[in-house]
This record gives sequence, C-alpha cells and structure tokens, in this order.
Amino acid sequence: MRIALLGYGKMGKTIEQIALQRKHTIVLKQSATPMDITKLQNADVAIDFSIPKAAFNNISTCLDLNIPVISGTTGWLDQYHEICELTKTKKGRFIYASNFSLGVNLFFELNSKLAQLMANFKEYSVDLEEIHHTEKLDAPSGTAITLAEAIMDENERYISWKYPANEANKNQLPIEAKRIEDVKGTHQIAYKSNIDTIEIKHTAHTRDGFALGAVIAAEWLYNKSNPGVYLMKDVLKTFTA
Ligand SMILES: NC(=O)c1ccc[n+]([C@@H]2O[C@H](COP(=O)([O-])OP(=O)(O)OC[C@H]3O[C@@H](n4cnc5c(N)ncnc54)[C@H](O)[C@@H]3O)[C@@H](O)[C@H]2O)c1
Ligand SMILES: O=C(O)C1=N[C@H](C(=O)O)CCC1
Repeated sequence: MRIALLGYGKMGKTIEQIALQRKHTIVLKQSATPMDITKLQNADVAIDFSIPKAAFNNISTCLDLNIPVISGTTGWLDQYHEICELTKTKKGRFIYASNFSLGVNLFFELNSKLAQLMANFKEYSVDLEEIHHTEKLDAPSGTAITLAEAIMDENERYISWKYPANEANKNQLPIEAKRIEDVKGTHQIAYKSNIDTIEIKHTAHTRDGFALGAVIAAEWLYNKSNPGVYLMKDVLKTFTA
C-alpha cells in the first residue's frame, strides 16, 4: 500500500518503520499545515497521528479526496460525530481508535468484563489512573476515556467521568492523569472497598504495539470495499473469527 502519514512525530516515525517492514511505501510525511494535496492524492490510505487541533482537518481532507483514513490522534473527539456524518455523506471509510495496540484492546475486554462483575457490589468504588510522557498534549488520555465509558456502561452509579480525580463527586468516575518522562502509556483501574482492592493494569513498554495495530487497521480498511465508520473491534474480529 502507498501510505500517507499525517503526523510524523513519535508515532508517525514508529509507524513508518513497521509499515516498511510490512513492504508498504510511504508517499507523504506531513508534519504541519498546509497539507501536501498532490502527495496525499497518491496514497491508498492515510494514517493520522497528529495533534488534537489538526485531526479534524486531516481526516476530512482525506474523506473529501476519497482516501480511506485511520486516526489514532486523541483529544479531538468533540468532533467525532461530525466526522462520522461526513464519512456517511462522502461514502468514505474511516476508523478511529483511542488505542490500536492488541494488548490494550484485550485490556478493554477485560475492563468491560470486570465492570460487569463488579456492578452489583456497591461497597466498591472505582479509580482510574493513567500515566504518560511529559510531551502529551491531552489529559486524560483517550484510552482512559474509553475505559471510563465502558465502566459507565455497566455500572449505574457512574453517570460521567471527572478529571482531575479530586474534583469527582460520588456519581463521577475519577480519572487521575500523571505525566512522567518517557512513559509510553500505563492504565490502571482499581476497585476499592474498606476491606480490599482489586486492580487491573496495562503497561506499554514501547510504541510498537500502537504502530503495528495502526498499520494492521490501515491494511484492513484498504481491503474493505464497503464504506462506513469502523472500530478496532471490527478489525480484530477478522483475526479471531
Ligand atoms: N491511538 C493510539 O493507539 C495512540 C498511540 C500513541 C499516541 N496516540 C496519539 O497520537 C497523537 C500523536 O502522538 P505522538 O506521540 O506521535 O505525538 P508527537 O507530538 O510526537 O507527534 C505529533 C506530530 O504531529 C505534527 N503535526 C502538527 N500539526 C500537524 C498537521 N496539521 N498535520 C500533520 N501533522 C501535524 C507535529 O509536528 C508532530 O510531529 C497524539 O494525539 C497521541 O495521543 C494514539
Ligand atoms: O503517547 C500518547 O500520547 C498516547 N496516547 C493514546 C491515548 O491518549 O490514549 C494512547 C497511548 C499513548
């Protein structure tokens, strides 16, 4: 595939390495505006890992040009619905995931199952903590928001999530975000009672998992003939079916 990288920072560079190993070609490494439309038009698929304020324009430009696009950029989801509508109008193909790594997608399943199990045990309250490197622009992480939303789907006590955690009331799921140099991404969920604590945790050691998942999602979307908005779950189903 000819891939356009929209965002050529830590993730863009890691994705480039994985894409080359998988025999793809990089036709565009975009790091700022204005977009190089000529090179973008030459791509089979675009992968956006940029910054929150650039994601909407990057994705909509791809949809306008009928280029399938996957986005891992976090911190722009107030415009997700608009992108879904645009995908429908343009009959485009689009995938967003707050986290493309296989490990985290397994962790998402574990989180939902644990939330289901714990929902009737009112003596436990939930704490969510994420840790990332100090260059991260958004807080809490997109992954933490996905985890919180899945807990809220199962546990009627929580009607929203709250960051910072110390401002949460009893019906808000507290999220703590810490920034420590060079941390690739750690997410931990704790169910605490007066008697004990039950915890689950995912720790990313490198960015390779995010990048491999993103390239696999791009390959899947490129081969998908039906237009639509897809999820990482749809991609992974293909491999587990
Ligand atoms: N979904 C996932 O699996 C996953 C994994 C890791 C990171 N992320 C997210 O991906 C994004 C990028 O992460 P990163 O660690 O590579 O950040 P980074 O700061 O290293 O890279 C971002 C790059 O985007 C570039 N940029 C700025 N404006 C742009 C524009 N208009 N078009 C294209 N590029 C532009 C910047 O120059 C920078 O090089 C963040 O939002 C992060 O949260 C998601
Ligand atoms: O390094 C980042 O930035 C990451 N962002 C994603 C998020 O916000 O959840 C995924 C983990 C790494």
